[in-house]
Amino acid sequence: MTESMLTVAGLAKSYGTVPALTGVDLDVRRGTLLAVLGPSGCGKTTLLRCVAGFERADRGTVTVDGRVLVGNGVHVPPHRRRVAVVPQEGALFPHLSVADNVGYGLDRAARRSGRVEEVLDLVGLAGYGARMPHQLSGGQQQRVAVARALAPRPPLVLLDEPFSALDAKLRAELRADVRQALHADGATGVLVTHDQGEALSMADAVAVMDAGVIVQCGTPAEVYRDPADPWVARFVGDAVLLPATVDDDMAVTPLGRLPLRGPAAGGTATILVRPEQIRIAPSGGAPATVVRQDFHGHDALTTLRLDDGTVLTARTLDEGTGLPAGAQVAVTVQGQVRAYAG
Ligand SMILES: Nc1ncnc2c1ncn2[C@@H]1O[C@H](COP(=O)(O)OP(=O)(O)OP(=O)(O)O)[C@@H](O)[C@H]1O
Repeated sequence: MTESMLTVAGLAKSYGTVPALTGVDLDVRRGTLLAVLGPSGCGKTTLLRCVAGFERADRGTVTVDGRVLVGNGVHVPPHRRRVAVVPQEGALFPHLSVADNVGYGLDRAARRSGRVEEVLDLVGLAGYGARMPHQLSGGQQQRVAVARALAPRPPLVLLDEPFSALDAKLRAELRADVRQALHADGATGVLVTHDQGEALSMADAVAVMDAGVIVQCGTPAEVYRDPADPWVARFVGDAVLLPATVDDDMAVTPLGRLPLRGPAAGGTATILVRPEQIRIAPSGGAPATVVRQDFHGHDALTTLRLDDGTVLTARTLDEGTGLPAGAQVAVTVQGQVRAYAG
């Protein structure tokens, strides 16, 4: 048994003259959830559809659980792939009960084995089997769709922006519950999303995609703390990018000399600081003026202007909130920063 459940190599797909995938490589380990994160139009859905078999790739290979599904003249049709898909919404059969929806892909023996109840329990819907889909909320319907995907124990579950139709609070709740359900069932999944929070909070690994290729793949912490380039840095979170000069293992910046994370070539560079690394104090740092403060309840974002005109944003919890525009403060940076050449 290999460690990889899904391997995608050199996958390319164009629609006429529009290249959607230009050489995608991916590896998803057994029992883990990988999020494919990218902006609208980068090719996420096309990638998912090629893995599911709804779309024919122009070249490249797709292997699931050691079985070649695409490549070398092979194109296994979708219904023979044993790859389950949880779509955005509207996936349930409206005339079937919850239990019948979940048991749809199971043979009689599996249905009798209690698997339907088991997966309903996993997604937090124990006892809902007799309900009809129209008697469920949108969030509950998506839970049923996940249960139905898990029921036949497929080698791979594909989730296509499964929470995009739900409101923010429900979405957060579902993310946590679905993540737990997949883990508890030992499932291997690929989640397609354009939502950074969703990818970072749910997945074991995040593949950041842009213009038809994977630009970085790593743990959520790696892609957030150590993004491959400034574009990834900005895409996966709020980023303060500052000009700097690299001198040994330090960056000389408008905020003073800052320790670098990892090796960097000497000379001019751009450094990445996350807003939560920036501390505001009455004195004892680079002098700055408060431009404005946006209060978000759990934290506040403070826009600051340094004396040299550089504008940056600090994320503060309690301390540092309630600062009026024009206030004179001092700014320091906590921890290491990442440098990019040029
Ligand atoms: N059936 C199609 N015919 C022609 N072009 C298409 C087709 N489907 C997708 N495309 C194009 O391929 C590229 C990738 O599209 P895709 O839907 O895979 O991106 P996406 O990352 O899933 O975007 P979104 O997040 O908006 O759904 C885009 O430029 C898109 O316009």
